[in-house]
Amino acid sequence: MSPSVDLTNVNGNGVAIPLLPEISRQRMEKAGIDLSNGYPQKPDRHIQQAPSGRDHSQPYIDAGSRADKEKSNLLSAAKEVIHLSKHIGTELTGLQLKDLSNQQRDELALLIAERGVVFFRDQDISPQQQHELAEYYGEPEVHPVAPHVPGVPSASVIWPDFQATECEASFRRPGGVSGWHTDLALGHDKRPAGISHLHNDAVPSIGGDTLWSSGYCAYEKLSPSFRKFIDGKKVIYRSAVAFIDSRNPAAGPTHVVREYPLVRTHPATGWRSLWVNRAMAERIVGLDKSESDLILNYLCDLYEKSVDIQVRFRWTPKTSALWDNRVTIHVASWDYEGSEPRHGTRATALAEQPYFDPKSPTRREALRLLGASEIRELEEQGIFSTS
Ligand SMILES: O=C(O)CCC(=O)C(=O)O
Ligand SMILES: [Fe+2]
Repeated sequence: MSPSVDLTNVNGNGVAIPLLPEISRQRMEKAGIDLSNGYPQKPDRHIQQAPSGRDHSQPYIDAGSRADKEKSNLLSAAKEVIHLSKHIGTELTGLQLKDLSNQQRDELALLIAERGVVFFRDQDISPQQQHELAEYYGEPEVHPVAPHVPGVPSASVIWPDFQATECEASFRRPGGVSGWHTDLALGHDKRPAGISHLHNDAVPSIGGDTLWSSGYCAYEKLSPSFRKFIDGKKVIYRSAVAFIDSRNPAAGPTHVVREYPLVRTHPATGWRSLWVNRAMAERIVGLDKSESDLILNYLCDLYEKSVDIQVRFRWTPKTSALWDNRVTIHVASWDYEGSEPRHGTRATALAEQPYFDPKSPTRREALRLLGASEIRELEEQGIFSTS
């Protein structure tokens, strides 16, 4: 171990924990976060409880479904609206997230639902304000495993340098968030993640980009016959973490198993999206394992490898990205191993119980982006009518 390593900053395995970047420390201090007992704070494994114990008596109403479809309060207040690729990703300039009115927040939720991910650079936002926005958009998720900002359990700390002290980052074998995924709260929630908001205060001057892919478009890449085959199918998910059920603690830690739709309808846009997650999807219900593996693998490949339905974002310090986990997957590029630090905080709002509405259109159908031959193909299959 190098003599310059501060011994108070060594984890249980004797690995040096990196120092919080200065820009991040200043942000935490400005927000009144108590750093005196260390940073970040680890969740207490012993008090994990089965999420099935959550109160789901309140219906979920998506903020985007309340929005004015033109989104003029938000868009006219922005200095620029920059679409970063044709199908996914928009950057708004000249706005501070913390100052948005409720009307603008609703319109932002709709814009995120339509464009998949929306970016805001040069943000002055505290972890508490991230919590507050997540609360506006749903139920702020308290992650069962990820460390969080001291005193703000819903502000997960996304700090790969720190996480690497426990699970070494590898260029050849990237792990964790450097595999495509949605923020599913590890696959256990009855009402999984809607909008996630990652604020990266510190980023390397090069590297550490994040990519998102559009589930609306991945679905639309399938032939109409294949769409019919997967519509309405359910997928079994098993939680990555074992939980102690507060109603039956004697049973000990158990994994939560849930069925989610393979194609889901977004409540605000009403559009269909492929919804699959290689990390956590176990099996398509009703198919043999070998059939299910083949199809899940194909769908994930299509979603992960189609560059024309993706956006790759180059961060600058103090940038916020807000994405919709219902209609996108994302991946972080772990190409800055051992270089400058990257640190951020993420708040995620849990949304509705996923559903599939067989009457919902695809994005291209709704926006009338279809070419003549595609319309003919869909009409022949009885899926789409121009009349
Ligand atoms: O670090 C990133 O760019 C993405 C991390 C991530 O997957 C997340 O915050 O959900
Ligand atoms: Fe993520």
